[in-house]
Amino acid sequence: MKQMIIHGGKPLKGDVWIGGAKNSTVTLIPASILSRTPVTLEGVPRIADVDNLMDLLSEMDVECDFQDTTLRIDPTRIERRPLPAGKIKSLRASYYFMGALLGRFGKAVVGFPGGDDIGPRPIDQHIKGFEALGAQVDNENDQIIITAPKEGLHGARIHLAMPSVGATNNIILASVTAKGQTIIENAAKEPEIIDLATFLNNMGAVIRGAGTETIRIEGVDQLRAQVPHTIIPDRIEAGTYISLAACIGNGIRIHNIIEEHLDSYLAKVEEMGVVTEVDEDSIYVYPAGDLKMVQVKTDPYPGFATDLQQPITPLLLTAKKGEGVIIDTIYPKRIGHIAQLQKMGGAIRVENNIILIHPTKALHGAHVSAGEIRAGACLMIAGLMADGETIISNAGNILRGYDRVEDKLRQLGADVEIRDVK
Ligand SMILES: CC(=O)N[C@H]1[C@@H](OP(=O)(O)OP(=O)(O)OC[C@H]2O[C@@H](n3ccc(=O)[nH]c3=O)[C@H](O)[C@@H]2O)O[C@H](CO)[C@@H](O)[C@@H]1O
Ligand SMILES: C=C(OP(=O)(O)O)C(=O)O
Repeated sequence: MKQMIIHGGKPLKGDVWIGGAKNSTVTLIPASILSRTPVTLEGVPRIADVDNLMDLLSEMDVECDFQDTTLRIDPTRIERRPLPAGKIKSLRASYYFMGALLGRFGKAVVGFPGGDDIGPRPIDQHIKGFEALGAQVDNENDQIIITAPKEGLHGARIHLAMPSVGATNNIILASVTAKGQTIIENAAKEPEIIDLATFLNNMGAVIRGAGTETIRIEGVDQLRAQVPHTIIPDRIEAGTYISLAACIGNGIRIHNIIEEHLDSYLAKVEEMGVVTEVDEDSIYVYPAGDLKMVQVKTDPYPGFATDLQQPITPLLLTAKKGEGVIIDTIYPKRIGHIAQLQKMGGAIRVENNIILIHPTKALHGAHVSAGEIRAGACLMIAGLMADGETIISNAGNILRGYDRVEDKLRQLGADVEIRDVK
């Protein structure tokens, strides 16, 4: 198990560079097996999810070479093998092997995915999509077995019950090589979906409308990667550092951002009174003055991201008066961090899945646990603000999605260390 040890209360200052988006990367790696030629991904973050996906690829004889931030994936000698358990359980995005294997081989045998403990995460819309394309989906011994008909998958019109990121991407992966046209209605509009479409279109796919609620895919015979693909910056990592900078920063510039991807987040941070200055691809966060409480409601993109509700929570604790409210409409049970913040002296509680926040003069160090990635990010910021020592157990959850986090925090002046413990 990993622990993050923080000696807090030190003002942080300087520059930080955001890595490639976790939620793009974890889609693009499984998507790479659709290519008949080697794939090059650039701007790949150093995160545990990438290591686990590379292990899954190696189980299918797909070679990977990861140097600096460039990941080369050679799927030319791929063998279709079942992916029943093990690493599949270590991350959510392993479900993208369902769509990618189905698209490449017409058959996928994949264990139920793991991922964060943030309440129920059904995959009924993914399965509905595969079935609409003509596949048979069976569920045996905690595995999903998806089989295309003999004549291959066919295009279909699929209306999603909710704009699911995973279902939208999985249907794209399965349908790019299906016969005919697929239309996804009520599709998710996240920037990471546009990134997947760009990646696949550059390999010869025909996908239009990514980033809107209707995506049209014309099936093609084969995909062949020709050019390297640079992954978009991680808007959730950026939002986390913006919150950290406003909580405890003495002037921090955050590089490699796309401002438009942060619109609803920046609007909320600015509503609180945080002063920022945005350049072409960076944002400077001034030391914060007196901040106002706000209400936050998470929504699908372009709304306020559920993955940023925990990272913004410590900032609300710094407001001088009033009551802050956070409602997570995507994952109402994403509240595991509250009890941990209470241990650190946070004036925060939950009533009927609504998070209520009151001004907190000071946090103090404590032994807390990161139940999931963004809870970990929230506790990391709280630990940097707190007086004394904070020990965050299960810090491996932070490393799932925060690129070289120990180095980045140290470069800003933080006293932080990640240790392996028994
Ligand atoms: C790897 C990745 O990209 N993960 C992101 C992705 O997760 P993920 O793709 O799993 O999330 P979805 O967009 O699918 O989920 C959105 C909502 O739809 C529900 N739902 C989803 C699918 C389905 O078949 N049935 C169903 O009921 C979910 O329970 C949830 O309430 O989007 C989430 C919501 O922005 C983010 O928190 C995750 O960081
Ligand atoms: C919930 C998240 O990730 P995943 O879907 O990979 O579990 C997240 O990144 O906040």
